[in-house]
Amino acid sequence: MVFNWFRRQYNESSDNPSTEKESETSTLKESQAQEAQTQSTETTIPDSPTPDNSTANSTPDAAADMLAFAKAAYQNIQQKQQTENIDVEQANSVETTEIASEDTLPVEITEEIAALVETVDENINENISENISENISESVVEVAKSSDIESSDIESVLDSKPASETDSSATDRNNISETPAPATLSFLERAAAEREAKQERLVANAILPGGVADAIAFPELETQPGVKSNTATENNPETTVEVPDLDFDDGFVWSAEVLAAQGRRPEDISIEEINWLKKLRQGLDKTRRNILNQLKSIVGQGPLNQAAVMEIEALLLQADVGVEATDFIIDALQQKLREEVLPPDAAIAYLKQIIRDMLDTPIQKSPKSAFAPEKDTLNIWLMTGVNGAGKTTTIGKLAHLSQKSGYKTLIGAADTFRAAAVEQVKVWGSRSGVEVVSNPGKNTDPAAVVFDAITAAKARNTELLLVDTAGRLQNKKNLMEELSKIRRIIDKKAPNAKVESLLVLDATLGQNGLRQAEVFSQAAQLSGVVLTKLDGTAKGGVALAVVKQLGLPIRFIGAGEGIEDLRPFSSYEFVEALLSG
Ligand SMILES: Nc1nc2c(ncn2[C@@H]2O[C@H](COP(=O)(O)OP(=O)(O)OP(=O)(O)O)[C@@H](O)[C@H]2O)c(=O)[nH]1
Repeated sequence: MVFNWFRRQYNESSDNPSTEKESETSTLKESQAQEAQTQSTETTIPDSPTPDNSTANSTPDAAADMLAFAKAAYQNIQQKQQTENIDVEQANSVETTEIASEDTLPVEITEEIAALVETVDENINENISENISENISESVVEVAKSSDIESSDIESVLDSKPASETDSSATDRNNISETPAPATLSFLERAAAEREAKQERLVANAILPGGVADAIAFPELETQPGVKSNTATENNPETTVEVPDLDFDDGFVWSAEVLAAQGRRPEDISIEEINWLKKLRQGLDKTRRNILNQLKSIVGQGPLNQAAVMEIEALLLQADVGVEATDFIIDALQQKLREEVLPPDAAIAYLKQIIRDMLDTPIQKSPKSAFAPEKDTLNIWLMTGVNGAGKTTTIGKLAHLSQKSGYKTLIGAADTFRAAAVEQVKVWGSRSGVEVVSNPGKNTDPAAVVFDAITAAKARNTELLLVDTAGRLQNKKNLMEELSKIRRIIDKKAPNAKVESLLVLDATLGQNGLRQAEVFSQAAQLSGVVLTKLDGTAKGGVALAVVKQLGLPIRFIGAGEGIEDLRPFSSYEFVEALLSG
């Protein structure tokens, strides 16, 4: 079963959006119910010890339960890691056994094949025609068949033959020196050594001009050499996610609690999710401290007076929340505090609820709540934004998530403006084994690359095509027109595709970033926002400004430059990271 990192659940029965929306809603309801329960507990036990943790478990029992949950999750992760290590060890030992089995070939057969292989070598040395060596190969196969030898064993022997034969011209051309296998080795060892040498030469040829990869390039397009479409991520050594130290610390417990509150079981929790939440919380650390400490001293004393309102207003504006969202939050909080007296923690819990609702409003209005590609359909995600917002990096991270979640993925490198952009996106593609469609020419029309990428995507039954575009300032009219043209090409060339247009926004720009969005929205028919760089100096409040001022849902958030540092946006997790002490 594959974990779908977009839906954040295992790919089971449903890729059906309606079922998905239902299950999401119920998860949301669960968490809201839990929050409500927490609030009422807090309200009814005013003297209980102040919880210093996110989900506000105010009773010692609840805190103990949470700790037990976190411990169980921790142990499960450890166990999974141990099992994975054992699997790797077993796989290695199976390989060794397979190699050893070559030695178990009957002696007379071994000798017969050895004689034939020697004949091949001699014939090659004398440069005799290819036909003859083919005849000899056939003889080897005949011997094999009559002796019940595994064809793979025979192939490995035969593969040693053309190593010196077929590659000699390529070797000359590319000036790669050959090291012959030592004569003292047995023929099987020699075959293996020669095979390895051959592989090395093939790899070298593939990356040299005029090498193998050039010869088999996609007719109109330049594709990533050596990268196969949809190669299983785990087969690509570059994507091997390093297992970081697994500390059972405050961050772990907090992350486990946040996942538990969303209905997750300890056995479902993965180290990637824990690490992500820790990172998000760390990114918002400074803002959280600033807001929380002051908020706690302001709220909790009945209705807000004018001074308190001004203090909260200043706090929110400093956190980049923006005027509109700030006014909305204060009005909603004030209304509640007029109705009932809440202690500080309950008031903050209510504030969290207001913010979560605000963040979820555009998501609930949009046709799909979980922003996941639809299976067995072409989904096209167009990434737009100003220079340096993080589009290419986001594409790389999304390609990784998509590949891990089992979607057939392709990248279209339509940032033809910045010289290094195509290379940059290719590096990201190779990290997750996702093929990149690009045009090697200079100053090529990005719309033409998009056209080619859609053609390639259709030919390969791609499920998610990620399109990188050049960064552009919203006030450059011609560039914005170019973006409209790209969008028109997509709509025309792939009328049945599920098209999403995402604006990548650098969260560290705060309110400045928002001004870009309106123009982009018109040019590319935006359907959502990716907020990047939340690990930096970003204050986080900009997320609220985005939804309130632009009415656009936030779909993903990035908190780091690594391949794992992007996740679908969850209002619950974001608000906990922003406002949990
Ligand atoms: N700290 C941090 N850095 C990020 C994040 N996302 C992207 N970056 C960095 O931001 C810089 C710009 O990212 P790119 O992906 O090249 O941005 P772009 O929008 O494609 O840039 P242009 O092609 O010039 O428009 C790079 O140094 C990235 O590593 C993030 O979430 N956190």
